[in-house]
Amino acid sequence: MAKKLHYFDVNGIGESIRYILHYGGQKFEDVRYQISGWPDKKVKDALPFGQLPLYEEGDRSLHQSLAIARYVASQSKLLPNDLWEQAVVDSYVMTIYDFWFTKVIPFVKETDAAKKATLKKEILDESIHFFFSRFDKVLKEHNGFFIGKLTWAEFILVGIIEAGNLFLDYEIEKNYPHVKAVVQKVLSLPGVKEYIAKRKVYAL
Ligand SMILES: N[C@@H](CCC(=O)N[C@@H](CS)C(=O)NCC(=O)O)C(=O)O
Repeated sequence: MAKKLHYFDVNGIGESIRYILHYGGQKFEDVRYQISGWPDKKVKDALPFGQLPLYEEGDRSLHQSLAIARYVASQSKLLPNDLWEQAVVDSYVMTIYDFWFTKVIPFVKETDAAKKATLKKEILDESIHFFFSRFDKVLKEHNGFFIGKLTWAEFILVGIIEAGNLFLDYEIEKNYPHVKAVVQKVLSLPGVKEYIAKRKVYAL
């Protein structure tokens, strides 16, 4: 069945989905939209909730990045079989998104320069440490992975770190050795590594 991932031509919350698809060797059409000039009213109005990413498989479509990532992860064998383990992985993924949507995105969206600087300072001085010291501890205690083996949670972590670093002009993982190791691990996985070697460096 034909697979298509629709997202902007940036890393954002779409790149980890691309990584998961490439890791699993899944053939898909990587449909990209330019941010400059967005909203393209015709495209936006056709989206179920006006936002990207959107995933299509045959004549079915799915929105919400985590629902998409989890689904394609199951096809890339990155979803544990055990239901408890699935829930634990979900809990880490949702926590990674808490960092993204409650800390990074308000900073990205802020248009007042002084307020934006304050938000950035809070992220660099407090939020990164709050979230990433905890991620680092969990990874350390579980053999370098959230639950002791590679799952889609590591992909989501790396996607958010990369996108966050681009927005913040920072290296979120620098003080967290186990997080840093996960970044290196995921980026050098088969499928992911080859994709990265070919992709362009995004400005965002
Ligand atoms: N909760 C949604 C959020 C989707 C979202 O925020 N999409 C952004 C790009 S990262 C978007 O489509 N922005 C353009 C718009 O809202 O018009 C998800 O995880 O998929």
